[in-house]
Amino acid sequence: MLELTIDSLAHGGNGVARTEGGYVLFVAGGVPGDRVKAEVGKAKRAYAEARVVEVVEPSPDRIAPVADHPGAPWQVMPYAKQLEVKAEQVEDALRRIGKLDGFEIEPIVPAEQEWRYRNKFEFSFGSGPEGELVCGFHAPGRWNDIVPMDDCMLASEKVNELRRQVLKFCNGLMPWDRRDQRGFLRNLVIREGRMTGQTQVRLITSPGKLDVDGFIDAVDCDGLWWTQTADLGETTTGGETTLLAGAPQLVDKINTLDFLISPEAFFQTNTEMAHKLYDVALEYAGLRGHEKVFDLYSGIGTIALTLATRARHVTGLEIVAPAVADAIANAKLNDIQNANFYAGDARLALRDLVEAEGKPDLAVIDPPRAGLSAKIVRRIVDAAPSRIVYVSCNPTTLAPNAAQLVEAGYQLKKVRPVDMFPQTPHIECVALLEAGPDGVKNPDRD
Ligand SMILES: C[S@@+](CC[C@H](N)C(=O)[O-])C[C@H]1O[C@@H](n2cnc3c(N)ncnc32)[C@H](O)[C@@H]1O
Repeated sequence: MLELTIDSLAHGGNGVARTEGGYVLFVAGGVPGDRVKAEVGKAKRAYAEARVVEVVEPSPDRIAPVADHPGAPWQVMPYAKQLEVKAEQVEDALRRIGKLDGFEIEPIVPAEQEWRYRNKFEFSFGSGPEGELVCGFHAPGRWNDIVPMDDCMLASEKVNELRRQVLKFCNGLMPWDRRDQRGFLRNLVIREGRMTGQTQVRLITSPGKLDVDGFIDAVDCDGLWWTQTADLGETTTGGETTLLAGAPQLVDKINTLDFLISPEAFFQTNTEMAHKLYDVALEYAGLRGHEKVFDLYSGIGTIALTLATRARHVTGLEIVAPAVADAIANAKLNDIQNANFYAGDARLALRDLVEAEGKPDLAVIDPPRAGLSAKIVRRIVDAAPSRIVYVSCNPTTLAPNAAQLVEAGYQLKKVRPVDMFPQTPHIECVALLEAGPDGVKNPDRD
């Protein structure tokens, strides 16, 4: 156990402290200004991980938590402070990791709701202290323990009620034991159409028997699914998925557009803020109507269809086939005729896309947290869009990607952070890059 002072917050959300000798510790649960007693976990030569066991002297910024919630670690700071740290972290990633300058950081867009804003939850089943069935989230750092949750403060009352209905129905069934890798009940995925009030429920189990009629009667939702998987890992993807009752897709709305969402497809988890995020993307796109646009990592077509009414043509590229089918259906649903969508891996398909459709004027890029590989960045440079709007959920991967684009001749113009995830360290941002006066070219060929 060490007594430490927390100096700052690292990317990812942990507090940063240093011993007198300058050794760095990343301390889970620490707020800058706290004096804490911390238990040290994994230790490496350059740094160690630790966890707050006791706050000896609280930081002036520390506030009492609202809810016992492992998914809301930053609730111990006022929301204004969370926003300040997030804006600083975006700037820090670009300057320090990307070694970039000459760009404008615009004021962060705050979230509309500080609590109960999420539209999707992946709960886990487990056993409580008395051996009772529980359905909640993994306890921080403890992969086998599930924290039961009656009122999840990131969820609407409707979602909480659905979780209670499923839990009541499942009483008596065996939860998955992550140590023994045995048991039946694994996860519960609940999605809510925040603008339509629709709900989608998917139970994930090991292969086995389920009282399907009883399950349908017990759960009051618009689409009920059952996935059976023999996978030993903790995952909600894969397996065999069957629609038990209701509609195969959830319907939600962003701005004036309607979207069908299949269970396997990505949809921004904060619907109200997705509207604001796409408004920033639209503004940065600066479309005048003549442009050919590529939307790489297009999901169910939300950004592509938001831009389509202002562009000549939009093409989406996405790896998850049901999401591509949703995107095609969504274009039809919204009567948008100048958008098409392809299923493919952006790493492999971009060259073919340029051959089939010609070079784009604008590329919108919205990859997963891992960002883009150096190779895909080179493919984007080969496609030579004069503008790039990069929507990122991880500034530490945006930074090296933006640096590579700058090296190829783009200029990073501006970045606007958007807070989609209050009470958590996660931060979204939109960056605008424009081709410089000498054009763009990969410095080295592959
Ligand atoms: C952050 S989401 C963005 C989706 C969409 N732009 C939106 O706002 O809803 C990233 C998307 O990239 C897709 N994806 C992941 N890897 C991919 C790849 N190698 N090629 C194409 N799409 C990929 C995911 O399935 C997901 O739909």
